[in-house]
Amino acid sequence: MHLTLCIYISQNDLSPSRSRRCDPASERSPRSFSVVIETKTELWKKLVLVPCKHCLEHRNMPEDFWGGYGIVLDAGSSHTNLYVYEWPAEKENDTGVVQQVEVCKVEGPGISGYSQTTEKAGPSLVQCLRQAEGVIPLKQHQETPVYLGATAGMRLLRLENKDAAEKVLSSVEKTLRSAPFNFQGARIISGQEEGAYGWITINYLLGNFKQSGWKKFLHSLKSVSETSGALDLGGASTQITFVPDEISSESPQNLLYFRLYGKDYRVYTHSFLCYGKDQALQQKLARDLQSTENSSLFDPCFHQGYQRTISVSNFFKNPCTSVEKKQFPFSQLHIEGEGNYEKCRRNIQNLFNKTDCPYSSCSFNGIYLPPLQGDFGAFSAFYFVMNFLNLTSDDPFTLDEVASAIKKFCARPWHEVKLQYHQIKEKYLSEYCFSGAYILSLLENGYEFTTENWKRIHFLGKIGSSDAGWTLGYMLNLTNMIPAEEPPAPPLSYGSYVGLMVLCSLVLVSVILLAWLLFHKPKCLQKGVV
Ligand SMILES: Nc1ccn([C@@H]2O[C@H](COP(=O)(O)OP(=O)(O)OP(=O)(O)O)[C@@H](O)[C@H]2O)c(=O)n1
Ligand SMILES: [Ca+2]
Repeated sequence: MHLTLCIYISQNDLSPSRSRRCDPASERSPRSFSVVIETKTELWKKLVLVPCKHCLEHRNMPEDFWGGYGIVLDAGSSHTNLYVYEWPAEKENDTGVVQQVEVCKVEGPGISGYSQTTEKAGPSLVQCLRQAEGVIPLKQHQETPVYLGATAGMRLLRLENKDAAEKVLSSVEKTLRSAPFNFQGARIISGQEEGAYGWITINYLLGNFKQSGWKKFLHSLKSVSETSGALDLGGASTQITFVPDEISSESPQNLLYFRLYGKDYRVYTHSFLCYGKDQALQQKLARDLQSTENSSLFDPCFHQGYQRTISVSNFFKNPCTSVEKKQFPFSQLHIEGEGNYEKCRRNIQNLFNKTDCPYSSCSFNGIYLPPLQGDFGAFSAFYFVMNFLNLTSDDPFTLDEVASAIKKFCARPWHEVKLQYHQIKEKYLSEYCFSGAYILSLLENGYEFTTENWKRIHFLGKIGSSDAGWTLGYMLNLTNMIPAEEPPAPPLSYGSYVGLMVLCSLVLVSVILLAWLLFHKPKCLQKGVV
């Protein structure tokens, strides 16, 4: 008989954390088996072994053992991801306790890709919802909230075709309502929300919100909040969010105020629609097209030997490129790669208008940006691209090293790149040269990161077991899991209590011994006795 054990390791009785997922292949195992081992040295450390069948039912577990679950679907422009989060019972207000236990990548395009076949948007999510059903205990399905947040792809579709965007949302709502979970809404979130929730996610996971002991004391001496900024790069939009050193009220639409765990945060955020890496490429091609006389175009951002054909008529339907629309005497454009990093950088630079700034300082396109402050976590496509280029090691690369690595990669002929990375989707692979150059342009020219503060950018995919992104922050906010005020300090833990008792006993015994020695001086301590 096939029997696979799921192992759960718990730091204490109430906060188990899943160390291994159920193997669906073995969930049919009919044997029931449950063991609880308490080690003698660490009384509070428990190891629980349950066969996979019971991972779904948890029959032998106390009612409150597993806490809660929540599901968030990130309906991005390029694809949809479903995340399952889990938190231990009664601990949901602690910081860092909610963890991602599952991620499912939905097959096919992002939901905005269903603009012509809107009724198919919802059914595309079914497979991942089934996967979530297998992860969350049956008993808890009904009370598990499920949220869907759509980002820039749907923002663009709403601009282009409002009716189609509404139909897509109705279709996904219908599917989510038919799942056995507690449907809480499917909506297009704003760019500001995307930035803010990304910032909340990474600082929650890094444990930056709630400080205890000496850390709290140290931070109370400093005026600035020790939070990390957040840089998110998607397919259609990009966000920058951080707590600036000093806040000017020049551009109130870029400021957000939060009170979290008893502390006030004044956060700057901006979302650039059309500056996600796919739309940035579209914008670049639309500009290049303006100066093209015939139907072929040499592109320095693609590898030498790479070729691609695009349809010119569909190209300008997109709100990110429609301003560049004009009539062309050809319907297909043939693109041929040149693999020239410097030329590519110059080409991309045109996307960032640095001429007009109505504020004391700007990023680009006349958007206010206060001076950069602190460390930044850069995730989503920032991470995918830098990780592919092997530029995310713990010992950070300098800006020059990063630039020369991308330059080297861009100079490689396409047939060689394709041969080496045959397992990677051609759509991704063909664009890593452009994406690398675009990331440097955005960070260096757009936000004005320099050689000095470049090392403050940390490219990260996950923090612990959770993906960096806006979804966790979104769920924490909507389920009220981040309190405005600091929850009262918990009573002493069992370990600290035992330690304190032992210390008190030792002090008491020492005092008694000392007193006894003082008052009943034993003969050996009396003068004259050797
Ligand atoms: N291994 C991967 C995975 C994704 N991508 C690219 O990364 C971008 C998507 O990043 P993502 O953060 O998933 O964007 P979305 O959420 O889909 O877009 P948005 O946030 O703008 O709605 C796309 O260009 C996709 O082609 C990549 O280059 N390599
Ligand atoms: Ca995204």
